[in-house]
Amino acid sequence: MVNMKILITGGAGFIGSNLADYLVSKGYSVRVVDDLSFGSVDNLKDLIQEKNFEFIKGDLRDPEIANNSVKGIDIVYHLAANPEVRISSQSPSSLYELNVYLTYNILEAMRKNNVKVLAFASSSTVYGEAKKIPTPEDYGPLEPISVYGGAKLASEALISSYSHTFKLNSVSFRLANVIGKRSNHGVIHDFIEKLKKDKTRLEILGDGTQSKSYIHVSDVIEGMHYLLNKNLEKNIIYDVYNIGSDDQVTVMDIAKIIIEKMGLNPKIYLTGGVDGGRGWIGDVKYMLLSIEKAKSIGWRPKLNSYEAVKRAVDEALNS
Ligand SMILES: O=c1ccn([C@@H]2O[C@H](COP(=O)(O)OP(=O)(O)O[C@H]3O[C@H](CO)[C@H](O)[C@H](O)[C@H]3O)[C@@H](O)[C@H]2O)c(=O)[nH]1
Repeated sequence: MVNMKILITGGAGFIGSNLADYLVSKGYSVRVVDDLSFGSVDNLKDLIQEKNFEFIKGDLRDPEIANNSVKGIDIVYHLAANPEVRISSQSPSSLYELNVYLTYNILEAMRKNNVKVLAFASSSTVYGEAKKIPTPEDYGPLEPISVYGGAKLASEALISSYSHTFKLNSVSFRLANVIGKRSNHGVIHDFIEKLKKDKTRLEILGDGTQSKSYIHVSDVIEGMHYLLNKNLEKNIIYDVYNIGSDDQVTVMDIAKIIIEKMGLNPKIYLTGGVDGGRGWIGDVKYMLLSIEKAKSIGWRPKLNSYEAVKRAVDEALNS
């Protein structure tokens, strides 16, 4: 397996660059394609000299870039996307272009170049406000409440259909809130930046009770790699796994952890948010994924949500 050549779309981003480090350290040849709109070459600085590593700067909305990126590749990890749920009500077109159309371009390039294996970074947001908690992979009907979640679900549908039609082996990974080294967005990043600007106050969007499952990026990349390989051993055409942890933390808990680690004593302001205390339109207030399916195959996260948040806060403060 190690002589396989792997493409990571969005590989200069937060999850992608951590995955690139991991796969290169395991001896794989890795190619990254990224337009650097959300990612950064700085995230690849440990890899750029490696002979098994290659970086292409390019926008995958261009079919020619997609085509050149997949040439000679055995496995594609498709992570390139706009990661912001919160822009759903302002920029649906960006989410369509970057999170749906771009997936189509990758699938077309794979079909034309006979590339047969795809792992996709999908999201917990495909479930919308699930009535079953913890939410298993076979929960339905799927009713996303953000355009971001809708776009991820549309990509999953394209991947399933291409996999069956053109005989690919693919897996969609529905990720809980991923945090850790190199994350440049999301609640931890936002709170730390706000407190660096003004130590005396912290504004929390929403009512602070938003409760979600958080997972450290190191657990995510190990999980995706492990589960994809298990599925390949069984030649499964298309499959879906949740990747998360077994507990949840609230936004208020996260604020308290950050405040304590920064040694501050700010006044906390709750904006109240929108639509019953959400941070923004389409913010799912309560999310916990069932990870029993992945556990039954032999994967489980090393860190729970609390441990992951604490580690991610340390990493952000020391970066
Ligand atoms: O200043 C802030 C920023 C965030 N929040 C709250 O913190 C929670 C988490 O927000 P993030 O922006 O960290 O993350 P999201 O839940 O919106 O989305 C994240 O997790 C999803 C999967 O669960 C997707 O994969 C997505 O790409 C990823 O950013 C939300 O409830 C939000 O309301 C605040 O209260 N104040």
